[in-house]
Amino acid sequence: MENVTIMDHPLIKHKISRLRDETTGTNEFRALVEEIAMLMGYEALSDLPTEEVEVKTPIETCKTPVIAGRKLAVVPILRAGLGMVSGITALVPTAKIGHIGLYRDEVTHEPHEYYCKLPDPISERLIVVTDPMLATGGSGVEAVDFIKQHGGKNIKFLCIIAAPEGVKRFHETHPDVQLYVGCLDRELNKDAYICPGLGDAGDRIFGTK
Ligand SMILES: O=P(O)(O)OC[C@H]1O[C@H](OP(=O)(O)OP(=O)(O)O)[C@H](O)[C@@H]1O
Ligand SMILES: O=c1cc[nH]c(=O)[nH]1
Ligand SMILES: [Mg+2]
Repeated sequence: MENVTIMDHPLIKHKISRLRDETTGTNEFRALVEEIAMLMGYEALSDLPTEEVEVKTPIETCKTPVIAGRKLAVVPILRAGLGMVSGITALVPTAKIGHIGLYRDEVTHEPHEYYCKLPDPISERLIVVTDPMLATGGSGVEAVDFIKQHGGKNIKFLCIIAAPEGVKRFHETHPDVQLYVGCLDRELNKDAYICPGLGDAGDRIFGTK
């Protein structure tokens, strides 16, 4: 599928396996989510444009590349997406941060919006949306709908674990958005949880039940 990248790096694989383990506690879980986001961000930002600037080293003056004009916005889907933000801002500290609050109804599994605040104007920025889980795809699709309604055009979506159903729905709805997936899991269960997955990402990051 064009615009869908499944990560294939042993460090990401190892860290995702640690995330899955039900005995992994909140501290380690949070650190792992941040590290995986950084590794995935490194890959997702590999096409950032650069421009040459002049720098004087202790030896001589040279032309050397720096990240060019394009500004970055990181937009986590609350709550769980928050856990990935620091991994991206470690790479690009000047990034602005927007927030989209969505929760999934436990019965219908439909996403409900409760908050949206994006850097303005969003249209000029490269937007990296973060959410560890892409299950039915409903939350991811709705978040990107909001961003596009606000004028966002250049969007990448980073999720750590996805179900095939979610990838299909997301890609069919937003084929222009580059989707990066840490690991593609088997399927959804009847409660729309990802199998084998890691359980409820938000609860595991924030230590709630
Ligand atoms: O693809 P979907 O079927 O929409 O499911 C994925 C969504 O579910 C989780 O959020 P949740 O509703 O648990 O909110 P939380 O982050 O506040 O826990 C997860 O972080 C995604 O946002
Ligand atoms: O498996 C899942 C599905 C949705 N949200 C989660 O946190 N985990
Ligand atoms: Mg949750």
